Amino acid sequence: MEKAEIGLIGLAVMGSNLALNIAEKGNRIAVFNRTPEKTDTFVVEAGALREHIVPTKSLEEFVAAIRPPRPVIIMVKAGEPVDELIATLRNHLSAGDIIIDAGNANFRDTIRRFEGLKDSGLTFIGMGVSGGEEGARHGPSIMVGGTEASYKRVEKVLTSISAKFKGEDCCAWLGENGAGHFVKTIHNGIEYADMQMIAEIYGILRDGLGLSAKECSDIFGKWNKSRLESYLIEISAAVLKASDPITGKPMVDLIVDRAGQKGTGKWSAIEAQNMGVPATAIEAAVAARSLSSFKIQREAAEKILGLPGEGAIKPASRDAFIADLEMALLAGKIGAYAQGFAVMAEASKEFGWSLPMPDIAKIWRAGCIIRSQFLDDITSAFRAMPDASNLIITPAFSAMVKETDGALRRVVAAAVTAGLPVPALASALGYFDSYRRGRGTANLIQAQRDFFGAHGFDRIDGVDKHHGPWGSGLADF
Ligand SMILES: NC(=O)C1=CN([C@@H]2O[C@H](COP(=O)(O)OP(=O)(O)OC[C@H]3O[C@@H](n4cnc5c(N)ncnc54)[C@H](OP(=O)(O)O)[C@@H]3O)[C@@H](O)[C@H]2O)C=CC1
Ligand SMILES: O=C(CO)[C@H](O)[C@H](O)COP(=O)(O)O
Repeated sequence: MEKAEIGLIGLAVMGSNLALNIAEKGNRIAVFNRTPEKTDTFVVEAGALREHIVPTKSLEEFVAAIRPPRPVIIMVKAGEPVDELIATLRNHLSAGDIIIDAGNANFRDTIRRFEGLKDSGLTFIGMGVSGGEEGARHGPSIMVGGTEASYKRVEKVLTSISAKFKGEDCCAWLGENGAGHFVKTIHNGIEYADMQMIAEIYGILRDGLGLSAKECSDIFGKWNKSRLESYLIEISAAVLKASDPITGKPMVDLIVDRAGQKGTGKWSAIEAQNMGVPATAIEAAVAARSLSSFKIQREAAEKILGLPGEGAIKPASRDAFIADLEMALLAGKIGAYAQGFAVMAEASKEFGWSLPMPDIAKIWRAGCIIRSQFLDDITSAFRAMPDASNLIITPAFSAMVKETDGALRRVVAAAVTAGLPVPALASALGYFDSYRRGRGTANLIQAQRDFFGAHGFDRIDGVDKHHGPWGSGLADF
């Protein structure tokens, strides 16, 4: 039988769709899944693409079905299953073969796996894939980390299956070892912030203005034709419009307000904190998901404390306020993306990756969950000012901040007065306000630290005296 050009292990949502995408582009692919019945189902559902697929029922059969040197994509549950699979594959693969982990791995695990395989003759690629089920099937955004030489060997097949934006591939090699998975992690961190801010605006529309799900859907649908045009706004409009087939009620009104999370948002926040780079909108979004899971505590607290603030928002002009909401969401989005890119810039230095910022924005323009027209603007902004210390000081984005931050301020103020939680939007505003203020208030923190711990401080006049005249200090109080 003719050998396959590539292999894929893990035929759940992502793996099966990626395998069909690979097959559809004319590549012969061998597939394997731990539970063999799923392989049978997959082959039946593959329809006409079956002729490009080689189903296998053991790892021996799988490896033998691929032409050496073998590229093997693993798309299984992230974490221990990946380590177990690599350990088993080592016994079956030969020198020159490439293991490509395409799941949502923690980039620190990817670096460890990359190092662990260094002397084995095998090559390891950590590859971030975004776009969910539909993206995997018809064109995901692909973020590759590993040696550039190993990428060259799989570039053709990866670019053939990736999404396209105005004819350009949404697939790129981003750097050594964990670079691809790091960038995918930050993609997801931004995704969390984007989703949280949309949910906060939905909360203002629903609870502040008393709009129905259908009315909210119409507003998001309209915004999807403006500068907010994006996949996440589009699906928000779609889900707000859908009715439950059982009750006929808006589907969204019947869903428990408890958000799941698998780890990538949290890892983004942890890595940002580790490097001392503020990613407040991402952190707020992760915390908001965690708080959402305290459903029982929240219901009990509402009974004890009651709902805060004025409840309803009664703007002088409803249309003007909704226009403010649109601009506030754009401003918040700028804050979240600026933070995500700042985290990647610092990680690039810390891990020696040389992450290409314009290229990252470029491969996120289509295929992935945060895809949007907005990312094309980011690509242009970084191309025009490659050494920008922050997205918001580039000419295009500083103009956008000045244009939109007034609306963000009015919206946050209205939400706070009404007692509606807007942690991510408020954190983006706080970020802008802190980042643009040359003289902040950390002088007092430095004085406090020196008072209680003799930590010292720098003086603005450069005088060489680095401790305050605190003495015994508290006598007069
Ligand atoms: N779902 C999504 O939208 C996205 C997911 N991802 C990432 O892609 C990867 C795959 O995701 P998804 O398709 O949702 O599937 P899951 O994360 O639900 O993983 C299920 C797959 O992993 C296999 N598996 C689990 N444990 C083992 C093991 N110990 N050894 C071998 N195989 C094992 C399962 O095999 P079996 O059938 O035998 O149980 C099945 O094929 C994950 O890392 C995920 O985070 C990335 C982007 C988007
Ligand atoms: O990677 C993805 C999208 O880009 C996956 O859908 C991931 O599961 C999203 O993260 P979470 O489940 O934590 O919301």
